[in-house]
Amino acid sequence: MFSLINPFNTYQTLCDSHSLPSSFHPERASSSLSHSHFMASMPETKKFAIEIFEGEDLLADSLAKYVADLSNKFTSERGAFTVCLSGGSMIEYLRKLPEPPYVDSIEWSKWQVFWLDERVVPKTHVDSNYKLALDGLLSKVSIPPNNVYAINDTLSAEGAADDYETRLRELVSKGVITLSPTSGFPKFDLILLGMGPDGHIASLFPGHPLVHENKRWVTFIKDSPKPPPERITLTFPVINSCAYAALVVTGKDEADSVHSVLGKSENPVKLPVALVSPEGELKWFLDKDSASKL
Ligand SMILES: O=C(O)C(O)[C@@H](O)[C@H](O)[C@H](O)COP(=O)(O)O
Repeated sequence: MFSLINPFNTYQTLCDSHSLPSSFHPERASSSLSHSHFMASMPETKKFAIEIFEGEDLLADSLAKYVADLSNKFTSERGAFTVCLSGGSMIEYLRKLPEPPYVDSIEWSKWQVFWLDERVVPKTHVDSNYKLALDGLLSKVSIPPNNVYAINDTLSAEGAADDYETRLRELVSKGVITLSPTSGFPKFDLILLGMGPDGHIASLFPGHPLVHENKRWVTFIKDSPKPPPERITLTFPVINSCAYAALVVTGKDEADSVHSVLGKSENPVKLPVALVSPEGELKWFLDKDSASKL
């Protein structure tokens, strides 16, 4: 694991237990962020990177480039790009995507858009993650409406979760979504995750039994500690089958949870965020505040 200062004036830590990144230059390594501060509870065998940004604007630029690069990779490799969006601040973090230069470099018609989790409210409701994404991103780019998979907002939480899983299964059978040969669960190209101050991701909250769901692809919650209470969510086996995952976390309120996963600790607490361990690559996008306890 190495700490680098990159051209964006951010600290980057690249971790790969198997191989050195080809771009690694020992002479450029910085001790500003000691590697001993990391890896308390991260799995040793998976690839992950951590980047800490001076400000949210730099983070948004880097995130847009990361998403655009993956979009280009997957659309050229297999003619489609399957992306799962989160609610919360994620659409705000993605605000540079519908702007030049990123907007013009992306083949939007190849995007297939899903939700990592969704609140069970009408699609026009201010709490709807679909509405958030529509207003902030989807209405500004040219993704075919049929490629955008919102939940059925006329159903109960249970019904909406069943319905979403059925639709994912149909898309697997049509080859739009691939299955992980390792886990047998759907393998999205990119999952974009936020994290709450309590260490939840998606609608998988600390101490809640849904964290241990290992059969369903999509499940539901009716007692979410974060309002609104009724939500549907992808499960950990799906999240951890993805090819790429970005965990975007900003703000001082998140610093303790970030530390509990990435910091040095004798008894690391297994928050839901600590269970994010994709088959592919995980990249953390942090700001100085969320990383302040590392
Ligand atoms: O719909 C939601 O509530 C989420 O998808 C949720 O998991 C969110 O990503 C985190 O709570 C982080 O939210 P912030 O980005 O607003 O901190």
